[in-house]
Amino acid sequence: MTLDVRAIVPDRGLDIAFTVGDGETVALMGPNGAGKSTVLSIIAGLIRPTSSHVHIDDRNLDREPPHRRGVALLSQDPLLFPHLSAADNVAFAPRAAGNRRRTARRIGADHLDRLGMSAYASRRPRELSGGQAQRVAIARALAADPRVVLLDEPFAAIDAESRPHLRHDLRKVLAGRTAIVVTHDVLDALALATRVIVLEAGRIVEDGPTAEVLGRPRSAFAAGLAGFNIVPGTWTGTSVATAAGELYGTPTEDLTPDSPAVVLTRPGAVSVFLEPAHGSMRNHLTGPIRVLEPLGDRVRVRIDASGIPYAADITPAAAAELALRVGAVVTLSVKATETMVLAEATPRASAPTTGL
Ligand SMILES: Nc1ncnc2c1ncn2[C@@H]1O[C@H](COP(=O)(O)OP(=O)(O)OP(=O)(O)O)[C@@H](O)[C@H]1O
Repeated sequence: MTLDVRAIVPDRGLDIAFTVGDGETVALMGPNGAGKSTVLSIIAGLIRPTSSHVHIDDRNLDREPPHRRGVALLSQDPLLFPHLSAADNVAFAPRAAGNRRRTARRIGADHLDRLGMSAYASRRPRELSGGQAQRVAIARALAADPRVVLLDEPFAAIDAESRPHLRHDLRKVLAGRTAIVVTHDVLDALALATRVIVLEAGRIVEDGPTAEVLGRPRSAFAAGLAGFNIVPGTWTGTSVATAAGELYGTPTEDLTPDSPAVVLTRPGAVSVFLEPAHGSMRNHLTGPIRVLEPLGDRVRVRIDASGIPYAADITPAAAAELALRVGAVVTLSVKATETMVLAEATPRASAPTTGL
């Protein structure tokens, strides 16, 4: 399903237009108050803007009530029915859609299973952890067989340990679905979305492939958000093959050889050397310094390593001692243990963006 959205809400300062291609997952990012939740509410039909145009394929949804839109909106609060078991919560959607009780239960059980929740089917929401309840809520949203899935910070209330696993499962169940996920987390965007739209003060300021927007941000928000070194490549089974050479790191989840992956490092973990550095269990990237910029009590050293931008944050004393200057060729080095490897949502051609 292709989702086409144009909306103007003057009292919220919102004026946007974008298209999400069939089967594409887009991450919607931006500072607090930028209008992300408002955009989801417009698509779900919870807000009627002054001027709007929400289409799924050729169907105009502007006059459709929320329950007839085929849009599932999932917020950070699972909002499960407290008196129903997990199984009944999930079976509710197919039952409401007119399926017989037995069919609805079968569809529900299948979705619970995909989210790894079969063992908890008979539990009430209060007997589930936050992460488990969110899994049930995702299963319930998908059991309605929505044409478009909207997720508003789905991991915000989930503890850090449960996140990678849930993210992994969410990527699986979103595969091939048309979806928008609002998130403040770079890892969520990289794992779930092939494309990022950045909203600032109600306007779209960036729209492009995830690794490009987060790795080479143009907007101040994306630059501040990212802060990470992000290098796209292919997981070989032991390392990631990138344009800047082979990079080693710790996979955050099971990765399939030959699948797209991204290598992430905090610039604070990266050291600068004047000579090509060697050493096992470290990643080395060599190239000319493009930018030297003060950043609080640090100096950010940005190099171009075979077309890949890479940065290190070092102390002003270290920068002075190395006599760094723009144009000088240096090697940035980081321990493999300080490097994360994440599966990347399979890149595909971005849908054309309308009305920009
Ligand atoms: N119920 C409301 N009535 C009127 N204005 C609202 C309402 N909710 C939000 N707004 C305003 O609309 C603008 C966009 O808010 P919105 O909640 O969509 O932003 P957001 O990007 O989702 O922010 P956050 O990251 O904080 O959730 C803000 O200026 C906000 O103050």
